[in-house]
Amino acid sequence: MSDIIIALDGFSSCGKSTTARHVAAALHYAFLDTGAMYRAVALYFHRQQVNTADLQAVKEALAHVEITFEFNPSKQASDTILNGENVEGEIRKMYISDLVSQVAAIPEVRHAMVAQQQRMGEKKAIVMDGRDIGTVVFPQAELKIFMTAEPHIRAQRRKLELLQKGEDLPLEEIIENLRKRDEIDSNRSEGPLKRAADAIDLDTSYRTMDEQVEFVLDHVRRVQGEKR
Ligand SMILES: Nc1ncnc2c1ncn2[C@@H]1O[C@H](COP(=O)(O)OP(=O)(O)OP(=O)(O)O)[C@@H](O)[C@H]1O
Ligand SMILES: Nc1ccn([C@@H]2O[C@H](COP(=O)(O)O)[C@@H](O)[C@H]2O)c(=O)n1
Repeated sequence: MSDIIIALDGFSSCGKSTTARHVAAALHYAFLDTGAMYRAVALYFHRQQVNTADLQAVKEALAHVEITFEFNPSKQASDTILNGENVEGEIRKMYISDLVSQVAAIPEVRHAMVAQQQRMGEKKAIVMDGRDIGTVVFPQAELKIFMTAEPHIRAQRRKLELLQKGEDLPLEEIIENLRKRDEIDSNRSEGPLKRAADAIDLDTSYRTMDEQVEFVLDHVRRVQGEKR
């Protein structure tokens, strides 16, 4: 079977990362959660109090950001490492979710992250999830899926996830965070969240995780069959 690039894009909290992780495991492919990279940059900028309106300060800060991933056997998933520190727990907290889209809208930040993502995917055999994978990072990806889910379902799922991690937040706050991020992500000038014209739609609202993983795997088999 030939190796391909699988791009999963879509709105916040519709199941991209979890689906991508399972698809990658089933295919023995690499998995890259590009949102984790923007979250790590947002954490660094927050800690260093980088003035995001100052282009020079942004460039200097980016030069000090090194993002890597480390497999965590207990979770069977990779943790995000920022300059040698495991920040996986920290970047998932709500205060980072509240900051990340403003940071991710800065063109210099996007250029740096996209270049790293393209390097990580150059050998193919990778599942990458984000907002601009099928449009900017890998417009030549063999399979592009655009994921959606109804807003209240996305918010309920995220609430449950945060609760399991010890953050008990009002549903309204989560709904507002998802709405705001989607709005900023969809309207930025560089690499906006957009469905690629050749993407396949996947609404996860009333699907189980297994069903959405199988949906993607069915399309992988189809694409690989067509390449033979
Ligand atoms: N079909 C489903 N049924 C129930 N829960 C789901 C389903 N799909 C995803 N989830 C859960 O919804 C939450 C959000 O999923 P996930 O983090 O994969 O979304 P995402 O699109 O990557 O979000 P973000 O863009 O904010 O990182 C997770 O807790 C995940 O386990
Ligand atoms: N390709 C991407 C991926 C993410 N972002 C930005 O990061 C935020 C967090 O991403 P999650 O997937 O962890 O929710 C997201 O809201 C975007 O602002 C991006 O711009 N491009």
